[in-house]
Amino acid sequence: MEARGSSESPPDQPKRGKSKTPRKAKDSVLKQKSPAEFFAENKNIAGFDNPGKCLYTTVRELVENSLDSAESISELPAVEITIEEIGKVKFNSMIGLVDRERVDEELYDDYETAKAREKRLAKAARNQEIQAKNAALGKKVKEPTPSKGMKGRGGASFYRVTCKDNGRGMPHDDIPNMFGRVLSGTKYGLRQTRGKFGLGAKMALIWSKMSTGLPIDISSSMRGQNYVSFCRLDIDIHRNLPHIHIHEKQEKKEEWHGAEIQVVIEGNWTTYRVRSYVVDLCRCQNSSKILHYMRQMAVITPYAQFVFKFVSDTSDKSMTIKFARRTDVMPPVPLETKHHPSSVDLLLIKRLITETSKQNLLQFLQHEFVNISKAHAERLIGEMGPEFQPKMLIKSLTDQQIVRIHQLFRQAKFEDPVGDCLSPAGEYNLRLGIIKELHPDMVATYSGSAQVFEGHPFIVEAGVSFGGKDVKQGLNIFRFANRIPLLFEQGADVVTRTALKRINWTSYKINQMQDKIGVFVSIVSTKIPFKGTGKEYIGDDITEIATAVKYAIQQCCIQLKNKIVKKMQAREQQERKRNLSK
Ligand SMILES: Nc1ncnc2c1ncn2[C@@H]1O[C@H](COP(=O)(O)OP(=O)(O)OP(=O)(O)O)[C@@H](O)[C@H]1O
Repeated sequence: MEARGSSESPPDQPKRGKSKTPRKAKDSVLKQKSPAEFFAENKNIAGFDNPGKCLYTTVRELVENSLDSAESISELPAVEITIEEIGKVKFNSMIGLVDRERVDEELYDDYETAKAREKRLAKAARNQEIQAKNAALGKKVKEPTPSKGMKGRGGASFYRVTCKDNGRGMPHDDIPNMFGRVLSGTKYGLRQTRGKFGLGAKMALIWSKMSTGLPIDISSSMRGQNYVSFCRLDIDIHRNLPHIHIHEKQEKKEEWHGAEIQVVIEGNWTTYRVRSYVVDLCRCQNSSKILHYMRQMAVITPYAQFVFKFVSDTSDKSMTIKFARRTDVMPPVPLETKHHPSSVDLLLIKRLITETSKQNLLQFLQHEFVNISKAHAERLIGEMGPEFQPKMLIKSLTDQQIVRIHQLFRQAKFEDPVGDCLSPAGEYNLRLGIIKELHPDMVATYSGSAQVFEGHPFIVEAGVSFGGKDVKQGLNIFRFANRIPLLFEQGADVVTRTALKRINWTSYKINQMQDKIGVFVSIVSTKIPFKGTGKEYIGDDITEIATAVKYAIQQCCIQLKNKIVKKMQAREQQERKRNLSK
């Protein structure tokens, strides 16, 4: 039998005469990558997809860190965000690069021939004429989209993003690792925080390194410190280590605690622009994603004050928007909780054994997990088998014995964790937000009790509104997770899918297509099951969460239905009276 594909007769041997030396596959070489390198190469998975999104995600990460920080010390947050546009000439002078005039125009991406330019200008003139006619007739005027010739490649530019807060600040010695080492942070425990991965601020730095080569500046002061820590650093991508330029204690000139972070990145404000910066923000559908985010953040965080500044290269486009604090009542600080036995895996049990300060098995079970009392722990040890004793040293457990504990944890019944470690937005805040955002005719809110998925407690709160002057017809969905507004990947999110597919709106006298419906859903948990590190949406695959979202929306709909029916009855009665009096 012919040995097909053997070394003597390779199936795809090059044809004679075409190439004398057959291509040889290179031997694969084993390489390692640092986490910083990995995220630099795959920055899209952390929400840094393109310059516009990079600017948005940078602002988002810095704002969320500021809020986490202020809330952790029960301080009413006051956050100042400034985005300063830096033109190419200014940027070049900042880095000491002499600006050079173009010589060979044809080399450039935005080069257009005289004919193409003529055609573009003629088209623009035609459009302008149509717009003017439409405006005169009172019709909607569409904003012209800049053509390639006008804006060049994607309209990207440079921006200095500064975020200043009144939070906890950071210990002087920890700052380099907090900002210069990917996957390092203080929010890894089981606590409801906006941050989780120890990645966001470092991604902003990696992007600044990739796009401008400039370092990040961090100023910080903690309560009781009589100095300001200043650190300028970038990141050694290959070693995932901070590369410190300056790290010093400076004189504290004013009473302040908090942090101020400044980073210069490439971005794109124009694709994320406001239609007009004087428009009423509540009505602006086309507003910049960043402003949209800020507005929704103000909705879900009414106890915070935000000042947002955009400083344009051309001063006429500059703006300052203040999102004033609307209440002084802050939700309680979320508490750190212990692991639920049904949520731990083998690796985690081993880590807990290594880290525990407890001596024996009984103490370990009782103190390292929620919902295991002393009596319960004794019963569990009895169930593990004869070689397990309450007093046996925890560090002496063999690998097999740890597997036995894990198996029992997965099979045994445990009470659900309670939600007292969580800090939901609260029905009051949701209602406040809906009224501010949509000015509806009717609104109903609902706050569910704590539930559990994979051993993690979560709470779903919802608000559904009906009507409103400037609300578009159909479903207007607003999603929040651990009090972060979610603006991207709407279609795949559990809230959108539930509202679109699992709610029978007509049974609540609501017309899903024609009525103006606002749906607000806020989910808080010690672990939000985000899809991806960009924290952009919650998948639809966790039954417990999908069911709770559906139930919360339904509860609002039941309340609304009563109001709608009453309103309809009142209208019918009025009509009858009017007919009788005719
Ligand atoms: N404004 C700030 N005030 C105080 N500490 C901060 C501030 N910004 C960052 N930090 C500290 O730096 C750490 C790292 O921040 P980073 O944004 O990289 O990750 P994270 O917020 O922990 O998680 P995530 O990647 O999910 O956002 C934080 O855990 C926090 O301890």
